[in-house]
Amino acid sequence: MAQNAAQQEIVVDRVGMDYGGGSEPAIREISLGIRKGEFVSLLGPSGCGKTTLLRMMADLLEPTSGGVGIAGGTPRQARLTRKFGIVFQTPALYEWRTVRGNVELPLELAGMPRARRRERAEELLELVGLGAFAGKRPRQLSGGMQQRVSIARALAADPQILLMDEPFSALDEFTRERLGEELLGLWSRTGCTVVFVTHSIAEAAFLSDRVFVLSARPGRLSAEVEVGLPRPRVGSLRAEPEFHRLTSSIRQLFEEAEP
Ligand SMILES: Nc1ncnc2c1ncn2[C@@H]1O[C@H](COP(=O)(O)OP(=O)(O)OP(=O)(O)O)[C@@H](O)[C@H]1O
Repeated sequence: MAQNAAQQEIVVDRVGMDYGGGSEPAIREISLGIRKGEFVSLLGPSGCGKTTLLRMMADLLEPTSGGVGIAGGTPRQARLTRKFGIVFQTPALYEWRTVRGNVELPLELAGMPRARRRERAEELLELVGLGAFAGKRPRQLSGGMQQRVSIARALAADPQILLMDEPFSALDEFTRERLGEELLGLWSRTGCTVVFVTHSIAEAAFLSDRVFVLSARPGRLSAEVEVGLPRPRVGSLRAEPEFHRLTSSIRQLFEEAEP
């Protein structure tokens, strides 16, 4: 790999994943490195292995070949030491707990005393703009608000890495764009490394420092795009010619990668 391994927060080294059953492997020989504090997207069409790759980083799945290093250790070590938080496509909140109780849960499991975890949960809910909803039940919130709760929960243990699997794909476009902008604010305040899975070219371009473009069947890394757009990024950027140039060039990469 070109960059010094010591600067890398996440290293994916010749990773392959074969789920068996005689079909093509889901992923073949993917290698990539993600720097500390970077915001990267894994972008590709449905079925190209984005979730598979993210699950390997999160210690939810073992590659059948190659290896993944995260925060200087294995995914297992990173999980046990709470180096990363994870946000899924659907919020997966517990209905029997209040919004605050959901955010507190990982802190409770980590043994944090009640008063401190309550204070931390409220601070996080303020950070995602939901301070006034702490005592509500998840179902009393809109889909976008619920996803903000799951982001607050993922940030509860102050992870240095945030793994996000299509976190906004179930939301309407307007909410999705607004949450993207909020996420950038959170990212710049926390300084964490973000790995964001999406199949939206515009979303990947708007949010990321770098976009890893994956192609389908079997999933391979087909391109790596450095996003040079200035930060902070605000909604009006989406109307700028430079943004359109970037999304068109990413789209072209997909067309070139078509078998
Ligand atoms: N548990 C499993 N058993 C067998 N095959 C699987 C399993 N999980 C995923 N696959 C297959 O592996 C490939 C990659 O799946 P994956 O979910 O990682 O893709 P993805 O890019 O995240 O797709 P999407 O955008 O639709 O979520 C697909 O062909 C999928 O059918």
